Amino acid sequence: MSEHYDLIVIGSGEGGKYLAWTLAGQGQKVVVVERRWIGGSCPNTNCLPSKNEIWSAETAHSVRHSAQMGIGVESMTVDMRRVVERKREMVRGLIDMHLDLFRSSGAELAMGHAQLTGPRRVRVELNDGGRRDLTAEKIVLNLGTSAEIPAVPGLAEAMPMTHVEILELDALPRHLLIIGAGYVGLELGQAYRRFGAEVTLLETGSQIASREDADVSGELRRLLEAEGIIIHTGVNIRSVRGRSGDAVEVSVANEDAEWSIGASHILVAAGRRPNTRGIGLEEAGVALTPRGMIAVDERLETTTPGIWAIGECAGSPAFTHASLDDFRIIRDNLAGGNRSTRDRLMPYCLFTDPPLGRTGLTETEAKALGHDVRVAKLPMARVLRSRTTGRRDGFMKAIIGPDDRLLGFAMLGAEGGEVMAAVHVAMLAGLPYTAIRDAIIAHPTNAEGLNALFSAVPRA
Ligand SMILES: Cc1cc2nc3c(=O)[nH]c(=O)nc-3n(C[C@H](O)[C@H](O)[C@H](O)COP(=O)(O)OP(=O)(O)OC[C@H]3O[C@@H](n4cnc5c(N)ncnc54)[C@H](O)[C@@H]3O)c2cc1C
Ligand SMILES: NC(=O)c1ccc[n+]([C@@H]2O[C@H](COP(=O)([O-])OP(=O)(O)OC[C@H]3O[C@@H](n4cnc5c(N)ncnc54)[C@H](O)[C@@H]3O)[C@@H](O)[C@H]2O)c1
Repeated sequence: MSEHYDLIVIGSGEGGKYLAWTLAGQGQKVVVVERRWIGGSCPNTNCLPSKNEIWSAETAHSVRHSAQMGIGVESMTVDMRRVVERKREMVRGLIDMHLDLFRSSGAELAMGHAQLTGPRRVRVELNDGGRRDLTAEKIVLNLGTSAEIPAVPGLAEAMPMTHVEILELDALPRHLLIIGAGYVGLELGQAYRRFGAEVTLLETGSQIASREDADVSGELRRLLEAEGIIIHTGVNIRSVRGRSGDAVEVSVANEDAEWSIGASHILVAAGRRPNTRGIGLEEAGVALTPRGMIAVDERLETTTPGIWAIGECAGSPAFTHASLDDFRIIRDNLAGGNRSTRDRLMPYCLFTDPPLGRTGLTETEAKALGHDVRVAKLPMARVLRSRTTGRRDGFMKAIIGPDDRLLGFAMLGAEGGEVMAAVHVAMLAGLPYTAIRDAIIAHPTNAEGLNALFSAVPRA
């Protein structure tokens, strides 16, 4: 016997759970099938747990440097068990919050592994035993991604950590070797350095934070190296010996040399692979892209009518706020609207210290698109707020088009993510840069630096 629903959501990630709560709240019969993480990866293993532990690391850094502020601290310890427990307390609270939202919206949550058995049919192997066969008018796939483990000889056998395991590690690694200097590697690498570990970052690309302009990436590298992080870019990892958590020996090479690095732990932070294998997508007529993502159109519709995909598995930018916006698109289109993913302005924040807030195009991207750009830069040391806090590292950078429109903004500096949001909203509103240049901004905030930044835009 199969049970019929208006909507089945597979995976309880950001966009899927919001769609479930919204449609259930409108009286539709909705079930979300989740195999492990209630609320998806953001509250359980990804954004919020990482930012929680990164905050502990920032606290350690502040205490270590408190004498500069005139505050004496006799001695300091880093208790990784307490760091991890604080994170677990937060996650427990978030799960309770999600369960309340399922209850109050009327959306059902079924814990188990879902598999498509036809275009509108789903089989669930329940986590506590048994099986359910479900049918639905609409199916939404919000499957997420998992850490990619590069095919390096000996790496899988070394049992490296991913972000999931390192955020549960309640002892400090002696020497953490990180494969990949992207978001995960940079954020967690700095955090573990501040907890007190030796940290080495290995990156195949020619720079860290590969999608950023060279000046942004270069300044971030300088700041991380000043904290004692060893960074190798342009390297290939040839092989790994030993076991992470015990001792490992990693053989690396660049154009000129080959050498080996010993470490105690390995963290793999080398990108993501979609959770799309072996769950009946092809049998249900849902096509995949060559990278294994679910092929969707601009309305997030798959190749099978009645099936949509949301978030990272659909190839949307790998951010929680992108998954949330995917929900808005499907919600509005189901109500007769015509929204699409085209030309979305997708901001993001890299949670290093100082953080990097970014929106729009980089200078490199703008030039590659043929824009005739003007660039303004302002060192954070020129922002008066930084004189009060001592947080003077980094700079702001704006990319301006010939018609005075804002094409992009980057701020590597204290509160970069928060200041970026102001520029992001101005871009959404289509304001010329002169509107921010001439705006009254509260003194002394970091955002006040925007006045000076936009006053430095060269004449067209
Ligand atoms: C360490 C780390 C830190 C990050 N920090 C940030 C950040 O600060 N800000 C930000 O915007 N983004 C961040 N991200 C990215 C962000 O976490 C994701 O882009 C976001 O969670 C969106 O995920 P999603 O909606 O695509 O799916 P997810 O939230 O991953 O949900 C997919 C769900 O589907 C379930 N599932 C999969 N297959 C099945 C199946 N067959 N049956 C049942 N259930 C299934 C999974 O268990 C999972 O719960 C971070 C990522 C990492 C790895
Ligand atoms: N603050 C945030 O918003 C945040 C934080 C963490 C993650 N995320 C999201 O999660 C996604 C995944 O993060 P990530 O750090 O795993 O991926 P990433 O794509 O950001 O970085 C992976 C890096 O690993 C390198 N790499 C790949 N294979 C390698 C190898 N064999 N040896 C050495 N280097 C190798 C790549 O060149 C790349 O620079 C990001 O793209 C981002 O969208 C966001």
